[in-house]
Amino acid sequence: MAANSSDRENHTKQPPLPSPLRFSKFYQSNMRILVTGGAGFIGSHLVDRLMENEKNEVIVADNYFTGSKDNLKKWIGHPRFELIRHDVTESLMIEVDQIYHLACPASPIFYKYNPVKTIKTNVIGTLNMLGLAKRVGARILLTSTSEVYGDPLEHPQPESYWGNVNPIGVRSCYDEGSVSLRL
Ligand SMILES: O=C(O)[C@H]1O[C@H](OP(=O)(O)OP(=O)(O)OC[C@H]2O[C@@H](n3ccc(=O)[nH]c3=O)[C@H](O)[C@@H]2O)[C@H](O)[C@@H](O)[C@@H]1O
Repeated sequence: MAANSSDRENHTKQPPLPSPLRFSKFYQSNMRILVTGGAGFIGSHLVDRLMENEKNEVIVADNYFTGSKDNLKKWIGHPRFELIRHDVTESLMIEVDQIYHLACPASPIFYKYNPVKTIKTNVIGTLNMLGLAKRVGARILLTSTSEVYGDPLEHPQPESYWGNVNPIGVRSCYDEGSVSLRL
């Protein structure tokens, strides 16, 4: 049977609503936040800010490729903090309210070290985090630098700008991987 027009209009499945427990007193006073790449430079500073709020519980997932536990040593053992050695290319089942997705080698020497792995981290890692956000109804923030636009012909780059990336260049594993996630 042919789909009617309202079926077609509604073909985009909405994400599930957050559990009603999310609005209970317990959850309001305990926002569970996942920071991937939280052992890195930007991630660990973000963790410091998030931990300042006593209502936050912070979980860091990091494979320590470029980050270090040292960056988080002041929080290790804190009751509102948890550190997991985890590679985002593997799925992660965890109940959280917010996700800051920062796990990716950022510096050229690291992201060019193993370009295929960099693409997997960018694409599979981010799809895993988007899937997690969808399953648990969490809000997600994906970060990256304007380097993903390659060698841009416009400054500053508006949201509508497609970028000027060399798809076969040595940086493409980072640029193309990150930019594909904006689809
Ligand atoms: O400006 C940017 O482009 C970058 O800014 C930050 O990166 P930054 O803090 O400067 O870099 P690092 O100190 O290397 O932090 C990256 C973190 O991700 C972790 N990581 C890296 C790769 C990986 O596969 N998994 C993973 O957990 C590293 O161990 C590290 O802790 C973000 O973490 C990057 O996602 C972003 O691409």
